[in-house]
Amino acid sequence: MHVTHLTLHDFRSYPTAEVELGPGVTAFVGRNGQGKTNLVEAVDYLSRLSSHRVATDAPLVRSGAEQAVVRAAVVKDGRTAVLEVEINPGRANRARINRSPLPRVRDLVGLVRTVVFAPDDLALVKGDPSERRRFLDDLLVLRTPRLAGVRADYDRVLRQRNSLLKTAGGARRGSSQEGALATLAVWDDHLARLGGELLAERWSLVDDLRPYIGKAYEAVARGARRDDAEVEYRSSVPTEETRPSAATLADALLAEVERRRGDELDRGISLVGPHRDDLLLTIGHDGGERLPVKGYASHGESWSYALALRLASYDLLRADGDDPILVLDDVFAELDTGRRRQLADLVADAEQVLVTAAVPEDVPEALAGARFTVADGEVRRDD
Ligand SMILES: Nc1ncnc2c1ncn2[C@@H]1O[C@H](COP(=O)(O)OP(=O)(O)OP(=O)(O)O)[C@@H](O)[C@H]1O
Repeated sequence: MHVTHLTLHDFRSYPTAEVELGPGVTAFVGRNGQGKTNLVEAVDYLSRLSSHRVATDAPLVRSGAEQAVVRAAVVKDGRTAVLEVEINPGRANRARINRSPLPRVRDLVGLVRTVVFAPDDLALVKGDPSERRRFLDDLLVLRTPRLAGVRADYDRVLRQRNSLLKTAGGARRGSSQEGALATLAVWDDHLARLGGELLAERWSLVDDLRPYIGKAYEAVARGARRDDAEVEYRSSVPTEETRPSAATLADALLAEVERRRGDELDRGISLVGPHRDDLLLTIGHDGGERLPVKGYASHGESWSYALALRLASYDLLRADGDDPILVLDDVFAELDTGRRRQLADLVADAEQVLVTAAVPEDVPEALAGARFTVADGEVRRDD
């Protein structure tokens, strides 16, 4: 798929912007703070209805404006659709396809699929488990948009359950605690059902991703072998099975919640479920033992791993049948010459690649294509 036209109204720094795009590589070049990332962030927002830079919508709306609009004409399998989202912080967002409103804004998710490489990607390997959980869940939702609902429902149940645990834990033994515990049992069931579904999906996603990660790491890290990069899903829900079903995981989650009831009441938080899990990343070295990336890998190895995770996502989405849009946001300035060239060669044949860079020299030769200069709020095509 690729975007042929992007329109912004009051999105980030842009009162309005109209950009004509084509398949192949497009680079946005300009000094810092001119609005290059804002453009690609808009395309990414259409894909996932969230930004790779911020957790809430408010910063996406131009300061002083009430709402932002992102509209894109997207070509997929030779057919064009115009997707639009209206971002209304504090109120419901709205979405349209070919100007017809969608019943739920969430129905837009996954119609545009992006894979974004950004300087913050190092946090995927060096950061908290929450970074890796988000990586998995974002990818899950792009592959299976229905899971956006499961993920949102799980987060809601978790919040409710945590607040109930605090109440029940704080209540003196007696009737008020008994009442809270009875209500808790209902939330345990919700947690187990939604958590089991999310866990089963994550588990199979990790299985699907594994070969692509090894292949991508081999391609990006000099001298690496395919089996050097390994990933393993580490769950707070014990299971013996290699690819457990949602029902098995829901039962195991419920049993574990019951086992840890005392701890949960003491601490007032949910200690079991997908929100406590991690994706363990390890690297093997010639003949040596495998080591976790976090805490052990060099800076260069960590970058290779982060790039491999993104490239693997790209390859997996591509294998599902449609080329996602690749966004390389200011990433080349972070990489040494070898990795730069490697990455550029690997992505050069993607259907659409959007690159941002502060200076033209940061765009590798393999990614020659259309070029725009971004300066003073204007996006101008170089000719
Ligand atoms: N909601 C907003 N309202 C107005 N301006 C905003 C808003 N959000 C961000 N900006 C402005 O947008 C600019 C940042 O744009 P962007 O992140 O696209 O820069 P960039 O060209 O990618 O820069 P760099 O090369 O430093 O990454 C900053 O000047 C910032 O103040």
